[in-house]
Amino acid sequence: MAEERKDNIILIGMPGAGKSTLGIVLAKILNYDFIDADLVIQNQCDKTLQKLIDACGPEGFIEVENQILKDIEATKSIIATGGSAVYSEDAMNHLSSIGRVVYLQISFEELVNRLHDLQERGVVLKGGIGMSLRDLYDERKPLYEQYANITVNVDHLSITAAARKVADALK
Ligand SMILES: Nc1ncnc2c1ncn2[C@@H]1O[C@H](COP(=O)(O)OP(=O)(O)O)[C@@H](O)[C@H]1O
Ligand SMILES: O=C(O)C1=C[C@@H](OP(=O)(O)O)[C@@H](O)[C@H](O)C1
Ligand SMILES: [Mg+2]
Repeated sequence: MAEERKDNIILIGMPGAGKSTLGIVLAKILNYDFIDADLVIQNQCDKTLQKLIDACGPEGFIEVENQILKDIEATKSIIATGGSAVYSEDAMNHLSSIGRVVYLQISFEELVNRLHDLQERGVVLKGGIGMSLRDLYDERKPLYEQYANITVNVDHLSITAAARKVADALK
């Protein structure tokens, strides 16, 4: 089997870190394609993410996300994952095999600033709807750290400044 190319850039991080918005700016800076994994999921399931989460529950959604992400094929693309992708080991192993994984890191305070309404944004709360943002942050932080090849802190940066910082970190 031909060796897989590793020329993609995979963005991981908390919901609201800027993976989707920064990703497209980064794609323009680097002359890459852009794929938002959330849109691939919506498209394949023909449902909005929130409807999918409501219909399947957190564990069911994670399974759907895993099945779809582990088969994503791309070259020279920025792939913005959903914040819950790191719960899926197969998906993350596959994504790591086709690209460099960049963790867009934000502090807990920044997460609070950016995410006012968790449910409206469609966030997977494994611990149920009683789960606090603090619980979510603490549960996920080690997972993002585990899969990151490169970590870029984007607190207090505009989307463009953050995209430039990521581009520099990739040099
Ligand atoms: N660097 C930033 N500074 C300020 N707001 C940001 C920044 N990055 C993203 N946002 C805002 O946060 C929200 C979530 O961004 P989004 O790209 O959807 O994040 P993600 O895909 O990581 O969940 C959007 O309203 C976006 O405008
Ligand atoms: O963090 C999460 O649990 C989720 C984040 C969403 O994507 P963003 O990280 O792009 O907001 C989306 O994948 C899904 O609804 C679950
Ligand atoms: Mg997104």
